[in-house]
Amino acid sequence: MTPDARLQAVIELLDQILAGAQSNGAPADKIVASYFRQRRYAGSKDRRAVNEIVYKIIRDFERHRYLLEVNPSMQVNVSGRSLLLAHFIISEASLPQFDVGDTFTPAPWSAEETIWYENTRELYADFAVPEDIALNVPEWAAEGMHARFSVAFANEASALNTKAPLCLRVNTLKADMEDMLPCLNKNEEVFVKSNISGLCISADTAINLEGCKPYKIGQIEVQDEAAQIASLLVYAEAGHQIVDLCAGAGGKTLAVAADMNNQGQIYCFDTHKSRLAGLSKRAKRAGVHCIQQKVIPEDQQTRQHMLAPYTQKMDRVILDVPCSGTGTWRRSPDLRMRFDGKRLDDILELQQQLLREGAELVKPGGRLIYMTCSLLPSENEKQIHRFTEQANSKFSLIDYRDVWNAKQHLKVMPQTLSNIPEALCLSPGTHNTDGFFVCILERSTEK
Ligand SMILES: C[S@@+](CC[C@H](N)C(=O)[O-])C[C@H]1O[C@@H](n2cnc3c(N)ncnc32)[C@H](O)[C@@H]1O
Repeated sequence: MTPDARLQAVIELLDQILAGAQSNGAPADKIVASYFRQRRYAGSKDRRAVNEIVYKIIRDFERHRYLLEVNPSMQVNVSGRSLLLAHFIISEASLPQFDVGDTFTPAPWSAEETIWYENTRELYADFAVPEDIALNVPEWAAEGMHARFSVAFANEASALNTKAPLCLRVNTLKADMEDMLPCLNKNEEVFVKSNISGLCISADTAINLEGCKPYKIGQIEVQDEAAQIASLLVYAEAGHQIVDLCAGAGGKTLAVAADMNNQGQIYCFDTHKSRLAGLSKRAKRAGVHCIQQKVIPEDQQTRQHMLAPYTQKMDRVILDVPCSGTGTWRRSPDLRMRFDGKRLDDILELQQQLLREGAELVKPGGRLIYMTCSLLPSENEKQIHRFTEQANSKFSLIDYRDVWNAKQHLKVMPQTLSNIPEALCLSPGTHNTDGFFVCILERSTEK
């Protein structure tokens, strides 16, 4: 690809990613993969060069968008071309002139675009970008992020703008850490053991997992370390009866199934059939055969009917609820563009509904494990306070530190960032995991 053709690819990809974000369509990584699958002529250097600019812009989207709005006399719409213009200003690059003779070249910059670039570049040189925007924290998340991190806000927000490591979980149904590490490091010392979860192996660079034998035969799973820790904190035991009410493609289910050595039963529910289909495929590869799955609709009456057989019978209920995903911005930087802050209120209501629903299924002495990959107090601590107030002391908090000390595979204990000392809150800046919140609630044995 010529340099101009690469820039045309950047423009097209940004337009597709913006459209995907607005229509709740495919996420950025899927769009990029599909784009290059259809353009086999693009070599690995081309892909790398294009991706570098695309992800630079997405990871710094708030600043780019701000720039497009900051010039009051010349506001421009957010598009692939306008974002690229903003990128040239931010990176202090001059405006490239395209070779008009080439089919894959972007259309020449219009007079308006050129004037906007010149004018805004001068303006940009003289002003300070507000901190939240410079750190790429969207307006809807800013208050919650400041509340979470206080004086550490800038450090933590910066950490959310970095690239996450590749994290693998050793599937104890098929392998153990001692064999797996040398096997993965056969050709090169790429992987290291974590000192938090004893099942986590990580690498700073991505590898092609489709060509990796331990992955193909289910000895390892891709899973962030925070999610691995949350699964271990479920404290599942062989023989347990468990409901995973928002099982999705089964990240937690598979980890918990391995922890209970395939003995017992996990009943997996989700509103999305396609996500549960992903779980079936993964369970087969991982050698997990203690699960049953059912699509559950959103309407209350059908839900009540479907969940009735489990009422107060479950040893554990896992609530990995839908959330804003603010803790996963390292892995999915486009989530900031995709999540519309206006949805937050609906999500908060849904989380509370799932808490009430899940609680009904827990047997006396059993546990409800509430978790999110969000860092916002409104989705975490506030939900727990609201739930426990309504639960009339039927549920009490179990300290994650007590579970940690009793649990095999959990090593150096992390300090929580939560102001509920019994709940665990992890972040990329402090723990180098995804941002994650886990709270364990136990049903009283008294009637
Ligand atoms: C955070 S994801 C779960 C991830 C999954 N547990 C894992 O570890 O891979 C939340 C899931 O909740 C599902 N969901 C949304 N609303 C739901 C509802 N009312 N009942 C059950 N599942 C729901 C979504 O489809 C999504 O798969």
